[in-house]
Amino acid sequence: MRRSIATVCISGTLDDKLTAAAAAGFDGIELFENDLVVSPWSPSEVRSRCADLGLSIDLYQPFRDFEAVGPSLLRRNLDRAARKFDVMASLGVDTVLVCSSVSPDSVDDDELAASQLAALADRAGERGMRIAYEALAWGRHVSTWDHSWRIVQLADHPALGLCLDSFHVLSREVSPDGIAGITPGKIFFLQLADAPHLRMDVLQWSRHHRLFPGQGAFDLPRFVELVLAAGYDGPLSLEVFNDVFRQADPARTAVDAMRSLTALEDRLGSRRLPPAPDLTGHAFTEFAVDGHSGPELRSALRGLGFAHTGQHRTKPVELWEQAACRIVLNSAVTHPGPAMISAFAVTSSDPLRSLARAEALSAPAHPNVREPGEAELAAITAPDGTSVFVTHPGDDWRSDFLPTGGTASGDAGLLTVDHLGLAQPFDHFDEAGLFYQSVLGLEHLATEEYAAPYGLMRSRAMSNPSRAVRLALTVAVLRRGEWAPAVADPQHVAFTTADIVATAAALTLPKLRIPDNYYDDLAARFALPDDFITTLSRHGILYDRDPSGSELLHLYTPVFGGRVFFEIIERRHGYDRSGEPNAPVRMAAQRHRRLTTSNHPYGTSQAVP
Ligand SMILES: O=C(O)c1ccc(O)c(O)c1
Ligand SMILES: [Mg+2]
Repeated sequence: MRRSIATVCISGTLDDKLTAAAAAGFDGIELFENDLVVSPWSPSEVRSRCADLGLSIDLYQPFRDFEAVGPSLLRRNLDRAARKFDVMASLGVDTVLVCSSVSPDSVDDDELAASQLAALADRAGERGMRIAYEALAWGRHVSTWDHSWRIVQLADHPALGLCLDSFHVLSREVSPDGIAGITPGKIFFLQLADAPHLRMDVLQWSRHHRLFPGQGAFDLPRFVELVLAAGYDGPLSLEVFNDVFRQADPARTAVDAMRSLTALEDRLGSRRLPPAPDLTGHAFTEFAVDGHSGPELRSALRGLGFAHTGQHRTKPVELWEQAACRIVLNSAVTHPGPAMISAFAVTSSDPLRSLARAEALSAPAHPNVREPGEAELAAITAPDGTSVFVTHPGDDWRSDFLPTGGTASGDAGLLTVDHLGLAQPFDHFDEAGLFYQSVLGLEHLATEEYAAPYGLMRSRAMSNPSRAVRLALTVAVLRRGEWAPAVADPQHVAFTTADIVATAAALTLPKLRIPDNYYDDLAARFALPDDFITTLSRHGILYDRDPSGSELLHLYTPVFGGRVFFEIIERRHGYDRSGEPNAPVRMAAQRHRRLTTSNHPYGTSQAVP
């Protein structure tokens, strides 16, 4: 199907927007009137610029507050429309979006609305143009798709059809099912936007919180299927009003937008991507370290029962292992600073197919920095710059490391990597969610918010179907204020254990002090026996239970190297969440420890918490 994007989705001047849309591979645009009004280009210049870029102008929009008015206002509105038809003729666009009136001058009279829209369609039809009528969710008298369809049927004019916008349809309680029964040919245009479920004024929700398909909570594949069932064969066009995208790099937003449509079409089966292969686990997680953070992380890993088992043949890179948990410390960093997760590797049943899928979703390939004789690892670059390697379980990437002969001093019982906690830059959180889910074939498990000591946090948990690869993306819901500690939120690796109490007893690490108040509250909330609470408290273990009775026992380490920490997890009876209720306790405890521990190489202001 053809793919279009409304200019309102992207930041910048009209030139920036068109250039970005074309570079990302869109076939066409919806031209937002404001973008034309503020542009120094005449309509015919816009037309030729679009033609040069290979973009069609599929829709001119919006034309507001037209229908169901008194005779003199109707005359005025028809004059206004005639001027716009002139502009459209110069632009070479034949369809205009007329959104349902929000004006107090309009009356609640479907017959009147229909006859006036028919009069408008007459004038449009004479010029070879069409009217696509869209019910705004906050329209004064017409605010649902079925109401707009009744009016279009009443008008019964060949130059009048519907514009369906997934936001306006799915934000309202009216079922979309009947869309499949709309007369073929009467849906003139389809606009797509996703959004999180929010209980708020629908206009504010629409103007600030729309997202690209796959980033929010709407069932867009089903919605598009209904529209296609009604015979729609026009473009899939994105119309996303979003405060962050309005400020972001246009080229980048356009790629994100294109990825969302490609992934949607993949779900619909109208565009075949290489299917995401099964993922079988985490192969390794790499931290970039410098002269300060390296020693801290080494001692933390020793305290967790890891052993330094391998030394890279050519680079200052160390492999640390315990059972199937593998951490790589990379000292070849170009920018000294706090430690960070610079790369991670997952195992795939078909790494080349994973890579082909990533490429089809415009995921940038990682530059190959392989030395002669080194194992080849396929990699892509995530939105925040993290390298994501995809390897075959049998791949011998370990042969790049010469054995050190090192063995762990004590076994803490860590088994596998449960998940990675990847703090995201504010501007790229939604982009990253879609990236990881579509590229790696992960499903969205839950998005939760919690109040942390330095602000509200949002966390998005995702996993492959077998739960072998889990990621949790986190972000502060607002950009950080000046008072909150600067720099980024910490990232973490969570390891599984079959017996967290035994693991906790075996650790030789500084512990986080979890307040007694937490355990008092826990006992009250879950009616837990005293001796169990005492055991948890002795080891600083946190607890959660879901409504089905599944339990999570987990503990956190302090922050090491300025920005990273570890978590140890025991999931009981299939607990499938991430223990978000305990995140604020963890953050406060880590902050407390940082403030009360002197001689920290990065000082107290470097990282949250
Ligand atoms: O928010 C608006 O006014 C507006 C305008 C045009 C649209 O297509 C739309 O969905 C919303
Ligand atoms: Mg719309």
